[in-house]
Amino acid sequence: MAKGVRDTVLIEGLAVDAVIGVYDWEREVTQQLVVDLELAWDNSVPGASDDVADALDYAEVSAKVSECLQSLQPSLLEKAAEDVAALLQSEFGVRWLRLTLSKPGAVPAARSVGVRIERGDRK
Ligand SMILES: Nc1nc2c(c(=O)[nH]1)N=C([C@H](O)[C@@H](O)CO)CN2
Repeated sequence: MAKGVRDTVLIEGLAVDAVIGVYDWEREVTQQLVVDLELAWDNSVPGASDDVADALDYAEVSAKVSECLQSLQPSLLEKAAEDVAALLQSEFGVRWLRLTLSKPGAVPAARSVGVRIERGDRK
């Protein structure tokens, strides 16, 4: 990726049913997680070539993120977020990312709760 790229690929509202939670009852059910991602990528290359091979394929990324969350079965959202971030950096070569992981059903009085992390460097 070129230095200082400010472009991103977006994935918003990716819903994944997964086992997650710290309480005993949560180990027996799946709950909905919602993933929002901003992924640094130089979109000028696929913008010129019109070739998906040059793009960060959001369909492929979405499938891998879902698979990761479903196999992990963590207690905390924080652990899930760290593992997804590491996957995106190691498998897709994403240099910088902002990941929001929400658990909409967790606190009935709140529309949603979650964590947001940024990893890597845009330079
Ligand atoms: N910061 C966090 N706080 C809490 C988490 C979490 O993953 N990160 N999880 C829980 C429970 O699993 C909760 O979602 C059950 O409603 C509590 N606090």
